[in-house]
Parts: sequence; structure tokens; C-alpha cells
Amino acid sequence: MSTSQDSLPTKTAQQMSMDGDEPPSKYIINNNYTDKFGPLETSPPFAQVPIIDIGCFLSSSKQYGQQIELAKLRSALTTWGCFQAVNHGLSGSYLDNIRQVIKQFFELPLEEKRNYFRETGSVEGYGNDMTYSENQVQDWCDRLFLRILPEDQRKLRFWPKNPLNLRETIDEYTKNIKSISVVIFKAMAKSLDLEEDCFSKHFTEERDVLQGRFILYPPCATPDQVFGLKAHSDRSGITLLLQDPGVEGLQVLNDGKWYMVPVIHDAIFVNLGDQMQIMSNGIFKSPVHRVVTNREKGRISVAMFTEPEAEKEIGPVDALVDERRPRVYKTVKDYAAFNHECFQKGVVALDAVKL
Ligand SMILES: O=C(O)CCC(=O)C(=O)O
Ligand SMILES: [Fe+2]
Repeated sequence: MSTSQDSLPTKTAQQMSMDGDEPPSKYIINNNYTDKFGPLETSPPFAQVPIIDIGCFLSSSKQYGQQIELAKLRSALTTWGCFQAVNHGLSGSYLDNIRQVIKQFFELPLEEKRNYFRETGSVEGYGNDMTYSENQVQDWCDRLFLRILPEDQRKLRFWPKNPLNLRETIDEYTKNIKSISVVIFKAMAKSLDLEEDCFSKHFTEERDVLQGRFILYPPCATPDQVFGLKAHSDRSGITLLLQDPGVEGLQVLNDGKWYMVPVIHDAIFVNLGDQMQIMSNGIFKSPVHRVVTNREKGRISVAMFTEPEAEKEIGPVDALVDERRPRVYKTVKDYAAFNHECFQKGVVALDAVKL
């Protein structure tokens, strides 16, 4: 994989924002991006993304309430590919504390954050996204990217020592996210009348992967010319996202139109990744989404991505393949790396694994 184009920013987005700099030309969007997914709109209509009470999935009995919620889940995932999870068991103050710790990290002086800078040609650590080609438009964000699980693959040199409780906070949040994702994977299976563990067994076991992306989108002088994060779909199984309670910015594409995802203070925004679209044989959607910036307020978000162990084979679940719905996707292995390679070549990974 050629990464010779990759470099760290000479100045982080946060630093430019603090200095009142206008975004440099390599951040300014061009037709290559807007032709494919439509123009940048800073305030499209709000997405009526379903709000799902995931607490009711915890009980194993099939009560009436659970059936209603499962039907809502199925409808959410076949149309939007995402939903707002409430009643997940984590309190608002607990979630605020996580956001606070991440905010404190970004507030550290650059000299200190520099200790955690990623290396060129590799995603893990603090900095910007990797650059694959000269024409790649940069995103107006800084982020800390960590491979959190399996635990023995952690590169602790990228884990900030400051704030003092950051490691512990991420560790605890990881355990919570892992349990919540088991509940969601099982509910997704039930909503399609499948064996309860048919998805969860690929994403939530001991050696499965969890990556965390902790992001700051600083205020931007020209929000109508710059993306916080360019349009993409996630390569995960599912992604669990904590939004900044004070600032919107995340947008989701539905039926060719962009919508702004509303912020619900204590909710966890869940979107499916490509690997769930593959496993569900295209029944569930992995939505294309992007982030826009604004002039006044910085935005923090915390994204946790569940992925299978690289060696696991992922393909459409047998029970979802029949004459009426022939197999749409090939069986894949190490889709994360494949997705990366496609991104580099400008190919949509999901299209490349179609039969
Ligand atoms: O920051 C957000 O709201 C979305 C982040 C995201 O889509 C990603 O990291 O893949
Ligand atoms: Fe994403």
C-alpha cells in the first residue's frame, strides 16, 4: 500500500482555528467530492431518525413492547441504517464525563499532544486522517485514533497520560460499549427472525476488534467550503457515536438527500457499517454520512467501531439468502484492510464485494 503522499499537518485544524486562519486550499472542497454525493449544505432538514428503547431488548421474553421496538429497529435499519439508542443504561452525567475527558485532552498544549502524534503511513495516534493522494481534500478536524481491543494489540504510546483518568475512562467506556453492542447485535438478529447470536458472534467475542476515534471539529471561518469529515460509510459492524450535546454537525444521506442528525443529549447514535450490510445481504443499510462545521462552536464526538477479528469470514447469513433474495455480496475476510485499499483507489468498497 503506497502511503508516500501521507504527512502530518504542519498546523492542526485546532491551531488554525485558534489563530483565526482561513482554511488553506487543500481543505477546500472541489467537484470530485460534491459530484458524487451532492453539494455541501450546512443546514439541511433534520433526519427523522427513529429513537429506539434498547432497554427493552434486555429481557429475553417476547413481550408486546419488545416486539414493537424490534419492528421499529428493523424499519430504522432498512431505511436510514441508523437510530438513536435511548435507555441504554448509561447516565447522562456518565456520558458527559467521557466527553469532558476528551475535551480536556484537546485543550492540552500542542507540545504535549505532539507526544501522541501518529506516524506517517499509519492511522493510530493523534493528528489528521491519512493522505493517499495529492488531490485528497483534507478534513477540518483533529482526532485521536486508538485500537482499543483486543487488549494485547494496544499501542500504549498513543494513549494520552493526561488527563490522568483518560485511559481508565476509555477502558470503562469500552466495556460498556461492548455490552451495549451485544444487545444491539442480538436485537438486529431477532428483528429479522434469525438466531440471536448470528451477528454478535462475529463482532463481540474475545478477539474481536474495537477502534475508537475521538474527534474535535474546531470552529471554521468558511463552513460552506470545508467538510469536518468527508462523506463515507463505516467499515465497521456497527458504530456507536456520542455526539456533542451542544452542537450539530453530523449529516446522513437518505434517498439521495442530506439530513442533519439531531442531537439528543443522553442518546447514543448508532449507525451500521458496511459489514452489517454484507451480513444482512443488503437488507440493512450502511448509511453514507459526513460532518459539517460552523463558525462559532467547536464540536467533540466519540466514535467506537466494532469490527470482527481480521481472520473471520463475513458474508450474507444463509437464512437471508433465497430465490427471492439471491446472494448480493461475496464472503470477505479482513474487510477493514480491503476497505482502506478501495478508498485509496477511489473505489466504493461495498460495490467491489458485490457478486
Ligand atoms: O463525528 C461524527 O459525528 C461522525 C464521525 C464518523 O463518522 C466517523 O468517525 O466515522
Ligand atoms: Fe463514520
